Amino acid sequence: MNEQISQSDINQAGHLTIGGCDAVELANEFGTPLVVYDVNKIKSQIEHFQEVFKNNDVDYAVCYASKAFANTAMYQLVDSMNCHIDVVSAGEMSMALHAGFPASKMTFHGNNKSLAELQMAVDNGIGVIALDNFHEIDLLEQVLAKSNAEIEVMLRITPGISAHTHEYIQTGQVDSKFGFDLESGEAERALQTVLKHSRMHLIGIHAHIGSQIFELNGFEMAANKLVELAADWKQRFNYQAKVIDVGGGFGIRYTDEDKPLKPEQFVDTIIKTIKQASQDHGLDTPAVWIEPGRSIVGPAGYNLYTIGSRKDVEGIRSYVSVDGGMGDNIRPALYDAKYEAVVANRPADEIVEHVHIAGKYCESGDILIQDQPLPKTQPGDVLVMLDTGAYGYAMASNYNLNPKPAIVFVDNGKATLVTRRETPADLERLDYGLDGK
Ligand SMILES: Cc1ncc(COP(=O)(O)O)c(C=O)c1O
Ligand SMILES: N[C@@H](CCCC[NH3+])C(=O)O
Repeated sequence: MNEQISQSDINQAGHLTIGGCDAVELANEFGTPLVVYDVNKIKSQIEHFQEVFKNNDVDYAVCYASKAFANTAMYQLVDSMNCHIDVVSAGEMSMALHAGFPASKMTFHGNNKSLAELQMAVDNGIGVIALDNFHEIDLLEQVLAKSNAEIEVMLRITPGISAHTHEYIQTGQVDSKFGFDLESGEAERALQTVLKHSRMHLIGIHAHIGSQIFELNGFEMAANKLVELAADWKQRFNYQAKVIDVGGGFGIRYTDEDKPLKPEQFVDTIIKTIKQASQDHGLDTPAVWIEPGRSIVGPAGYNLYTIGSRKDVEGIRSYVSVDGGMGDNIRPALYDAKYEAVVANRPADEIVEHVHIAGKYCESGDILIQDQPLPKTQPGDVLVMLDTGAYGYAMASNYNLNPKPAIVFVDNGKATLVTRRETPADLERLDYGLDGK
């Protein structure tokens, strides 16, 4: 049996349960492909982060990076847990506002925020803008002057740390599209520029070194660099950073090859590093902000599919196809990301073969899992892919005009449809046809 599943996850019918709900019944009731989140797992990870801050007696904010997974229910859930959020587009800002999430607890990120997005942020009283480049500082100044408004900002620094992760998800190294470079003096120029703008109130410094990181030392280096920078800026410019934001990036287990620390262990080390370094430099300990995305929603998410056709390529391999694929989870095709799966209606059956789990999209590269150990399966079985909660639905597309799946939140045996399945009519709603409007 898959090591992520225990006997207590299997009910009397012999089916896998998710958050106390029978996975086969979820598939029958809501259809497949289906995205399921276990609400308790989301809540408990947030609580673990919050506890570690309280134990270290430091001011803090847990800002959920909503790019990892956003819908109205998720924004409401993280609001009920007293989180802040990180938003990166007008779309995320708008949905969060629509969900009733307080604007004051949003941080707006991005390397190319538009004038319209900045105007929207100012009009809605977004809490903090994470400034990324000089062009954006100019745009924001225009917006603030026109609206006669003021806003809190942070400076996003590129600390020159190359974290061990997939090249596409590294962000803190010098050669990155994000943030003000530290070594070249760009960050210092940004500080001087922002300090001259009386409508911008600089609350602190931010760095995000990448995603799906397993080693502590990258975070320690980043935390130390940010405090050193704060101390330097205090001494030379009499600027006191109130917040140090170390971003997110805490790695999670997808397969048994991954052996991450608990996400809160990363945070414990970060806090202790910041406290110690602040003391060493004679600074007051700043508030510590984190922006976890993957570690909050990844392990809480499950993609459910129905098994359909099978192709046996004699002497080479077998392909077992499911009714979703790269449209609802692009990560295997994009990053060569690895996942594990179990068959919901026979989770404890003996493993008899290793097969490729193929999606239904018109691409040879649409393989969700390579060499997945499986029991004997048949069409109609329900396959559950584990740990799909981060950057799965969030990166979904309508390739091949396949509608996006429905999303269900399960909570102690209760299943709630929180996002309905797209329909072909949804896909046609933007089109005017050849005659135009
Ligand atoms: C600025 C920023 N904060 C937070 C995150 C969330 O990262 P993760 O989902 O790895 O925790 C990202 C994405 O990598 C990011 O770019
Ligand atoms: N989308 C990526 C991570 C990028 C994180 C956002 N900056 C993933 O699936 O792993």
